[in-house]
Amino acid sequence: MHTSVGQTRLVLASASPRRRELLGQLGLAFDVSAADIDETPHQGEAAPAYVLRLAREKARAVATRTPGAWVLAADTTVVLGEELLGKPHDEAEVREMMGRLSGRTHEVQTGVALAGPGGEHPGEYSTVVRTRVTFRPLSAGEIAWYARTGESLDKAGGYAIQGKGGFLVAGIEGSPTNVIGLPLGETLELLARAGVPLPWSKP
Ligand SMILES: Cc1cn([C@H]2C[C@H](O)[C@@H](COP(=O)(O)OP(=O)(O)OP(=O)(O)O)O2)c(=O)[nH]c1=O
Repeated sequence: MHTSVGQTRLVLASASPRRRELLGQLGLAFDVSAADIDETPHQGEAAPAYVLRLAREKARAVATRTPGAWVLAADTTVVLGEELLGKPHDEAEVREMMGRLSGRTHEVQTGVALAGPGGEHPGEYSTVVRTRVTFRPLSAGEIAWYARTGESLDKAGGYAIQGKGGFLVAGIEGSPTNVIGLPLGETLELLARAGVPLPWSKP
């Protein structure tokens, strides 16, 4: 991927291949630079505050080392009742998560933040997008098979709606790209509000 939207450089602060692919679908030129931050939730932190804080911290971390660029970052978590489900550590945890999500509706929440050139006002352009996802009631065999696919371990909530995990899902309400890690419509709105030139903007 290569630099500059008009005269403005855009950097995606992410190591996620999904986010890179999704942002690429908008036809924007951008660079990628991963942010390495502590993703531990604060005591009692509500999900929307958590994903927003992490998105802002990722954007800010990369903005400090890329002066003059707009920096876009996101964080996605699965929220079941009051609980946050992050990335599972092993197959056993995937099975446990699938068992809990089975037959129920959860929310996927993504915080998106755009830090201004020079790193100033990192939270000025930010949003939280929420999508409701309902799982089919899953059999023990389906859960065991899915956990063995190995596609869960780097995904919040332990599943990939865009992958083999598509069969787990009975329905969704809201943005599909939000579930995969970057809500494209809302991201475009943030970029437009910030005045970042879009592919169809007049020069
Ligand atoms: C629920 C779900 C999550 N996911 C992914 C999106 C995110 O990449 C990941 C959640 O992890 P995040 O911590 O949001 O992101 P990341 O660690 O992959 O990348 P970075 O912080 O460098 O930007 O889960 C899917 O791809 N499909 C799904 O169906």
